[in-house]
Amino acid sequence: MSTNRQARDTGLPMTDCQLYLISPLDVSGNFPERLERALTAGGRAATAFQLRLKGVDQHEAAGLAGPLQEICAAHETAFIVNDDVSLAKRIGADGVHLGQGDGDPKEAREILGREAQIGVTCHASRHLAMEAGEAGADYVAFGAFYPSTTKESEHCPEPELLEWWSGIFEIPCVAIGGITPQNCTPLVSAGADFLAVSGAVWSGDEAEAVSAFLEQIRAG
Ligand SMILES: Cc1ncc(COP(=O)(O)OP(=O)(O)O)c(N)n1
Ligand SMILES: Cc1nc(C(=O)O)sc1CCOP(=O)(O)O
Ligand SMILES: [Mg+2]
Repeated sequence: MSTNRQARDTGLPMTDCQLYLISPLDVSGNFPERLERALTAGGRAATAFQLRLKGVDQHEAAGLAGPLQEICAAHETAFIVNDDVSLAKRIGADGVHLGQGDGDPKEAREILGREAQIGVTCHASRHLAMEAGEAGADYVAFGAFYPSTTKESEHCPEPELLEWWSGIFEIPCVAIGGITPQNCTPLVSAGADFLAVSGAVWSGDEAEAVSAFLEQIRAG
């Protein structure tokens, strides 16, 4: 999940914001085919995919992860596990995403190793983001920028937070929460390195949605 922060340093327009797809809670049935469609839409694969399951035991989660992990590998998409460092280790995921109550990024690093991508939820907080950076996070996630039907949030950052973060720090920032092709442009312009998206992709035709996001990102 690297970015071209270099471009920002050279003063070139920052146009390479990337898509980070967050799974729905149910990834059974035809979800693997849907993921394949999403990752092949629009001429450019999403850079990262997060398996976000809740209340599923680890054995079952590992079984559900297998085919999705293969699809991500075939499309050079990082496979990130939400919440669960031990599941990430067990299945050899590319990384883990940790919320504020999901564990210590430093411990995750010890368990998963140097190459793992470790992301941390930072809500609308500069302080949490700086803490996450000091703890070795590979990205910090701010949200929810817009009302989300996937997850309730009491935090509501403004796009300026992305501008502030990316003006000072090299660690990539992720924008999340209610993001759609119609409302993403201010986040791209503010310097989001990744748009993390769930509902806007999986609630309809995933390929059309991904293509629409990529069009907006390129235009922004
Ligand atoms: C990229 C990204 N950002 C934020 C979250 C939210 O994590 P968390 O606050 O732990 O909430 P849950 O997703 O676990 O319900 C995320 N998953 N991914
Ligand atoms: C998982 C998650 N975390 C958020 C945060 O604010 O930290 S918002 C969110 C939901 C993302 O899904 P959608 O694109 O459907 O809103
Ligand atoms: Mg969590």
